[in-house]
Amino acid sequence: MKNYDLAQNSIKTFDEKTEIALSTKNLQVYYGDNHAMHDASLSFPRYSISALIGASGSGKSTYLRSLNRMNDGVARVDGEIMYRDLDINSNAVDVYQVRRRIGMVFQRPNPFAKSIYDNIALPLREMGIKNKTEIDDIVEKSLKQAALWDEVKDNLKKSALALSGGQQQRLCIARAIAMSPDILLLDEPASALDPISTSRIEMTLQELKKNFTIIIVTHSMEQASRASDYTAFFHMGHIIEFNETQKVFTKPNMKITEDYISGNFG
Ligand SMILES: Nc1ncnc2c1ncn2[C@@H]1O[C@H](COP(=O)(O)OP(=O)(O)OP(=O)(O)O)[C@@H](O)[C@H]1O
Repeated sequence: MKNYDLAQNSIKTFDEKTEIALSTKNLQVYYGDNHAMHDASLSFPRYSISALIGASGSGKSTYLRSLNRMNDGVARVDGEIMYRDLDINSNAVDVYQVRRRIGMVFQRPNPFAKSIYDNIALPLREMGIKNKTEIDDIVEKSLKQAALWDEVKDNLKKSALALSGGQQQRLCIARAIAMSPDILLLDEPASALDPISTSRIEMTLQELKKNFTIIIVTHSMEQASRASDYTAFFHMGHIIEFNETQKVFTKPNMKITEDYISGNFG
C-alpha cells in the first residue's frame, strides 16, 4: 500500500448561496474499539445526486447509515448531522421522524411479501393515512416517480415477489418516496442488477433529483461519473475529497483520489 498523507484532505466548501439539504460536522463512528469513520464533515446540496465512492471497508455504508440513524444500537455515532437547522443525531430527536424525512433503499431489493399495491399502501396506513382515494393517489404518484407505473398499473394486486429484481428495486424506491422524504439514501441500489435494470435505476434517479436530494453509495466508477453531480471519495474511514463529480474525475485535488479512480491503487 502506498503512503498517502491523509491529513491533507480536500473538502470543497459550498458557497453560502447553495442550499444545503443535509450536512455532517465532525462525524465519528465507532463499532466498539473500531473507529470506522473519522471527522466526517460534508454538506449535500439540495436537489442533487452525491455519490460516495471508495474501496471496500473505507466507511461509505457506515457514513450513509449514520445519516438517518440506522446505526443506532449498532455503533456509537458522535458529531452533528444537521437537517433544517436541527441536529438529528441528538437523542431528543425521534428516530422514526428522521427516517420519514430521510428514506433509505438497500443494496438488495427487499419488498414485503405482499402485493405491489400493499408494499406502498401498508406503510401509509401505518402512518395514519386511512382515506382510500388518498392512498390510491400516493401509490400511483410514487410508482410513476419511480418509473414503474406503466409496467405494473394493470397488475397492482400481483405479488411484489413476482417482479424482476430491477422492478423490485424500483418498487422499493417507490415505497421510500411514498413517505414524502426530502432525502433519499441508496446503498449500492444497482449492484445486484443487470446493466439494463441499472440504467433504468440511473434514469429514475435523474428524474427523482428534481424533487429529492439523493446520496448514493456505489462501487462503480462509471455509475458515479455518469449519474452523480457531486462525489465524495472515502479512504480508510476518512473523507479525502468532495467536489463536483466532473472535477473529481477529471482533475482531482488529491493524488490518492486520482490513483483510486484510475485503478492505480494499493
Ligand atoms: N455492523 C458492523 N459491526 C462492526 N463493524 C462494522 C459493521 N459494519 C461495518 N463495520 C466496519 O466498519 C468499517 C467500514 O465498513 P463499511 O461497510 O462502512 O465500508 P464500505 O466502504 O461501505 O465497504 P463495502 O464497499 O465493502 O460495503 C470496516 O472496518 C467494517 O469492518
